[in-house]
Amino acid sequence: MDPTAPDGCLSADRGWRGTPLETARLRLRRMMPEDADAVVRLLGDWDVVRNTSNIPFPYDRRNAREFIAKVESESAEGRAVVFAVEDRLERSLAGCVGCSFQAGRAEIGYWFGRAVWGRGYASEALARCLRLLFDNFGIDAAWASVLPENKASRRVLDKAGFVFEESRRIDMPARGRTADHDFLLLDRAAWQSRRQSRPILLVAAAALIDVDGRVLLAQRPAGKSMAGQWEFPGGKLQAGETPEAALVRELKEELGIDVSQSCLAPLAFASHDYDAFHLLMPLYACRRWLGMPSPREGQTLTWVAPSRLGDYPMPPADIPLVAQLRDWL
Ligand SMILES: Nc1nc2c([nH]c(=O)n2[C@@H]2O[C@H](COP(=O)(O)OP(=O)(O)OP(=O)(O)O)[C@@H](O)[C@H]2O)c(=O)[nH]1
Repeated sequence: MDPTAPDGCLSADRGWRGTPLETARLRLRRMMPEDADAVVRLLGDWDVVRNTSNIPFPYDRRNAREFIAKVESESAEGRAVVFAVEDRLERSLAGCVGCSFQAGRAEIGYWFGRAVWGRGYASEALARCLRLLFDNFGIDAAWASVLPENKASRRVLDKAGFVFEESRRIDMPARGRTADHDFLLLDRAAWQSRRQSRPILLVAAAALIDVDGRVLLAQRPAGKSMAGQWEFPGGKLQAGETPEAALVRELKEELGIDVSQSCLAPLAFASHDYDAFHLLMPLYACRRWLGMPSPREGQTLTWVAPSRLGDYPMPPADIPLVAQLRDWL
């Protein structure tokens, strides 16, 4: 399978064949032997491992190599699926999320390096992992256990829709003790009802094309969701607005240009699942406008030749659009 295929194409698939899964900020990919040093760096931190049952401490390169080899063999045998989670912009390992399978149920586990705590990465990665497990692996339920004092991890599970089932004392071999754990469950019905309550977000975007055939990209400013990624200018439709009217308004607000008299040619659309919402975004091509595009909302602007569009990290929804735009130009 093409490892760069947009993850939307997985929907007809069964299981997971290794195509990286893209979320708003993260990439979930295969764990590789080359990750060993990063794994040692992240797990050589007592605060990261102290609430886990099976991760040794101190943690060395041999531990990491054994862990990665175990992940590889269990995945190959269909007993587990484990993702290395990296930041899409930084391209560095942030943590790990995955599960082992037992009788139609998945036991979830995850850990994240201290540097990314508080960013919501565990929730974002877990939501994408759960979608794969329910949609592509057809599991009946997912469950997880957590120490009652591990409030941060409990919040991640609560946010994902898990509910408390029971408290049970279990062995923590790597800690040399037993401890009461809370067991939480997310079954298929609960998962489906959460999925069905997600909104569809309508956004209109424009590929502004200059006389040299270059396309305008805007970099999302710090403080916004997906900060640092490059996108097509545009924005959400307001109540009662058409996509074209929204685009005229947004391009005026964001770039100070007037496209009210311009040809806005429908070019392509993105239909992408962001877990919290489903994005539906028509992309219009526009070659003429009044005024000079200038950043009015703290963005950085750049004109990019079609052949270089792939050099700019863009939201996952845009990846198929870039390919289409490149072919079209
Ligand atoms: N304008 C634009 N939005 C995009 C693109 N790709 C993509 O996923 N989006 C998403 O579509 C939504 C655009 O809405 P917006 O521009 O009005 O939102 P915003 O950034 O002001 O607010 P936000 O912080 O809620 O995302 C965002 O969630 C954005 O991440 C794109 O190429 N252009």
